[in-house]
Amino acid sequence: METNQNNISLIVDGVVGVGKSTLMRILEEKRGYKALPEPVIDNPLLDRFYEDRKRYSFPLQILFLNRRFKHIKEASKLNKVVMDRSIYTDIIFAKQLRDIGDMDKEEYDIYYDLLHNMLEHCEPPTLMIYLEISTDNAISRIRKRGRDFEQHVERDYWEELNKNYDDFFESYNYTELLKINVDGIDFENNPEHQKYVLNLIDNKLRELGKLAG
Ligand SMILES: Nc1ncnc2c1ncn2[C@@H]1O[C@H](COP(=O)(O)OP(=O)(O)O)[C@@H](O)[C@H]1O
Ligand SMILES: Nc1ncnc2c1ncn2[C@H]1C[C@H](O)[C@@H](COP(=O)(O)O)O1
Repeated sequence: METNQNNISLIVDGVVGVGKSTLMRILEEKRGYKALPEPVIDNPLLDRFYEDRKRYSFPLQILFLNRRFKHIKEASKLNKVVMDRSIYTDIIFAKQLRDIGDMDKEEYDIYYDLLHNMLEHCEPPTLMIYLEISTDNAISRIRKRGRDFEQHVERDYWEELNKNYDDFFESYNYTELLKINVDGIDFENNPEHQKYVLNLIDNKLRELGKLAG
């Protein structure tokens, strides 16, 4: 695979509603990163998945996996890039869907093998930024954003997803990791809060020798 040794590639990750897309746009505007957004609007299965998780869990994982693989390949060729989620964390969803019985064990095993086969061909990004949040705050941001298909999802699903995200990042080691708790941090509207988050990211990149000064 063609790679670029001098690039900075960031992933912003975290539970649904935490503010990934918002932070990605801020990094694009304030720091000049090229944004690779998560495909939600043009996703032909997402609303059907929320209507019937048993039927659509497996095809949705395959669809996301394929798109994330494309993104990570594209990112490895760019100089300054930020991704909204990535190939590394879809497994949190897949495992949860298997555990609650929405995906068969056999389907999960196929997904798992395919994912690990693909991961062997991925250039690990510079830094994973994990945004942590309480489930209550995530749910209120999901409501505020107002995507129809997310409004009727049971609270337990978000609660479990948030817990599974936290557990996953306890032992995450694919790339360098920066955790930022964003409860009460309004980096969207409050300039001081925005500065605080951008400083944390800049400082981590300095520590990794990716930024001067
Ligand atoms: N730090 C923040 N504080 C308060 N609201 C926020 C913050 N970041 C994002 N939001 C709002 O929360 C909602 C979800 O944000 P979004 O960036 O779409 O989340 P994600 O991409 O993680 O699902 C949006 O309505 C957005 O305007
Ligand atoms: N791998 C996934 N499995 C199920 N659902 C997923 C997966 N990746 C994203 N999603 C859903 C969750 C949200 O409804 C949208 C977009 O996520 P967001 O955190 O708002 O960017 O897709």
